[in-house]
Amino acid sequence: MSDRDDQQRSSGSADGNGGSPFDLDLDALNLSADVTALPEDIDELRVEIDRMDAVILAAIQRRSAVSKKIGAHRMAAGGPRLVHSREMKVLDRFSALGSEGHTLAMLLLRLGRGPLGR
Ligand SMILES: O=C(O)C(=O)C[C@]1(C(=O)O)C=C[C@@H](O)C=C1
Repeated sequence: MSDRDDQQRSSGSADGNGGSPFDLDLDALNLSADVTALPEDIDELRVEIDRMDAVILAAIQRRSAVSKKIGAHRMAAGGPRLVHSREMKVLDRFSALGSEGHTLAMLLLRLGRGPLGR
Protein backbone atom coordinates (compact mmCIF):
# COMPACT_ATOMS: atom_id res chain seq x y z
CA MET A 1 0.00 0.00 0.00
CA SER A 2 1.33 3.46 -0.91
CA ASP A 3 1.82 6.36 1.50
CA ARG A 4 -0.98 8.12 -0.36
CA ASP A 5 -3.31 5.20 0.33
CA ASP A 6 -2.35 5.41 3.98
CA GLN A 7 -3.12 9.12 4.05
CA GLN A 8 -6.47 8.56 2.42
CA ARG A 9 -7.38 5.87 4.87
CA SER A 10 -6.30 7.86 7.90
CA SER A 11 -8.39 10.87 6.89
CA GLY A 12 -11.43 8.66 6.60
CA SER A 13 -12.56 9.58 3.11
CA ALA A 14 -12.03 8.32 -0.39
CA ASP A 15 -10.19 11.41 -1.59
CA GLY A 16 -8.14 11.91 1.55
CA ASN A 17 -9.50 15.40 2.05
CA GLY A 18 -12.42 14.75 4.35
CA GLY A 19 -14.79 15.14 1.43
CA SER A 20 -13.25 18.44 0.33
CA PRO A 21 -13.24 19.06 -3.42
CA PHE A 22 -10.02 21.01 -2.98
CA ASP A 23 -6.51 19.69 -3.23
CA LEU A 24 -5.80 20.46 0.41
CA ASP A 25 -3.26 18.42 2.30
CA LEU A 26 -5.29 18.43 5.51
CA ASP A 27 -3.30 15.47 6.75
CA ALA A 28 -0.19 17.68 6.79
CA LEU A 29 -1.92 20.02 9.26
CA ASN A 30 -3.05 17.09 11.38
CA LEU A 31 -6.67 18.22 11.67
CA SER A 32 -8.30 14.90 12.39
CA ALA A 33 -11.14 15.08 14.90
CA ASP A 34 -10.07 11.66 16.15
CA VAL A 35 -8.09 12.62 19.25
CA THR A 36 -7.86 9.17 20.81
CA ALA A 37 -4.12 9.04 20.13
CA LEU A 38 -3.44 12.33 21.92
CA PRO A 39 -1.90 12.23 25.39
CA GLU A 40 -4.10 12.56 28.47
CA ASP A 41 -1.90 15.38 29.80
CA ILE A 42 -3.77 18.69 30.01
CA ASP A 43 -0.71 20.84 29.35
CA GLU A 44 0.09 18.88 26.19
CA LEU A 45 -3.53 19.05 25.07
CA ARG A 46 -3.45 22.82 25.59
CA VAL A 47 -0.45 23.04 23.27
CA GLU A 48 -2.63 21.38 20.62
CA ILE A 49 -5.45 23.86 21.35
CA ASP A 50 -2.99 26.74 20.90
CA ARG A 51 -1.78 25.23 17.61
CA MET A 52 -5.34 24.85 16.36
CA ASP A 53 -6.19 28.45 17.34
CA ALA A 54 -3.20 29.63 15.28
CA VAL A 55 -4.44 27.65 12.26
CA ILE A 56 -8.03 28.86 12.70
CA LEU A 57 -6.99 32.49 13.17
CA ALA A 58 -4.80 32.46 10.05
CA ALA A 59 -7.58 30.81 8.04
CA ILE A 60 -10.15 33.38 9.23
CA GLN A 61 -7.83 36.28 8.42
CA ARG A 62 -7.24 34.93 4.94
CA ARG A 63 -10.93 34.22 4.38
CA SER A 64 -11.85 37.75 5.44
CA ALA A 65 -9.23 39.27 3.14
CA VAL A 66 -10.40 37.18 0.17
CA SER A 67 -14.02 38.03 0.88
CA LYS A 68 -13.22 41.77 1.02
CA LYS A 69 -11.33 41.47 -2.24
CA ILE A 70 -14.31 39.81 -3.96
CA GLY A 71 -16.64 42.46 -2.57
CA ALA A 72 -14.42 45.30 -3.75
CA HIS A 73 -14.23 43.83 -7.27
CA ARG A 74 -17.96 43.23 -7.43
CA MET A 75 -18.91 46.69 -6.22
CA ALA A 76 -16.34 48.35 -8.50
CA ALA A 77 -18.12 46.59 -11.36
CA GLY A 78 -21.44 48.00 -10.17
CA GLY A 79 -22.58 44.76 -8.54
CA PRO A 80 -24.37 44.31 -5.22
CA ARG A 81 -22.72 44.39 -1.81
CA LEU A 82 -24.11 40.95 -0.92
CA VAL A 83 -24.77 37.76 -2.84
CA HIS A 84 -27.54 35.93 -1.10
CA SER A 85 -27.03 32.60 -2.91
CA ARG A 86 -23.36 32.49 -1.90
CA GLU A 87 -24.18 33.35 1.70
CA MET A 88 -26.73 30.52 1.76
CA LYS A 89 -24.01 28.14 0.63
CA VAL A 90 -21.72 29.27 3.44
CA LEU A 91 -24.50 28.87 6.00
CA ASP A 92 -25.31 25.42 4.65
CA ARG A 93 -21.64 24.38 4.82
CA PHE A 94 -21.32 25.34 8.46
CA SER A 95 -24.54 23.57 9.40
CA ALA A 96 -22.21 20.58 9.70
CA LEU A 97 -21.42 22.07 13.14
CA GLY A 98 -25.04 22.09 14.26
CA SER A 99 -26.94 25.19 15.31
CA GLU A 100 -23.78 27.02 16.44
CA GLY A 101 -22.50 26.57 12.90
CA HIS A 102 -25.01 29.17 11.78
CA THR A 103 -23.64 31.68 14.29
CA LEU A 104 -20.07 30.97 13.19
CA ALA A 105 -20.94 31.27 9.50
CA MET A 106 -22.70 34.58 10.11
CA LEU A 107 -19.64 35.84 11.95
CA LEU A 108 -17.34 34.80 9.10
CA LEU A 109 -19.58 36.54 6.60
CA ARG A 110 -19.61 39.69 8.74
CA LEU A 111 -15.82 39.68 9.03
CA GLY A 112 -15.57 39.52 5.24
CA ARG A 113 -18.16 42.09 4.27
CA GLY A 114 -18.10 44.39 7.28
CA PRO A 115 -21.21 45.35 9.23
CA LEU A 116 -24.38 45.79 7.23
CA GLY A 117 -26.12 49.11 6.91
CA ARG A 118 -23.03 51.23 6.33
O1 LIG B 1 -18.79 34.99 -2.83
C1 LIG B 1 -18.91 36.23 -2.86
O2 LIG B 1 -19.42 36.79 -3.85
C2 LIG B 1 -18.46 37.04 -1.74
O3 LIG B 1 -18.56 38.26 -1.79
C3 LIG B 1 -17.92 36.37 -0.53
C4 LIG B 1 -18.93 36.31 0.59
C5 LIG B 1 -18.32 35.40 1.68
O4 LIG B 1 -17.65 35.93 2.59
O5 LIG B 1 -18.46 34.17 1.58
C6 LIG B 1 -19.18 37.66 1.14
C7 LIG B 1 -20.27 38.40 0.84
C8 LIG B 1 -21.32 37.91 -0.04
O6 LIG B 1 -22.58 38.34 0.35
C9 LIG B 1 -21.26 36.45 -0.25
C10 LIG B 1 -20.17 35.72 0.09
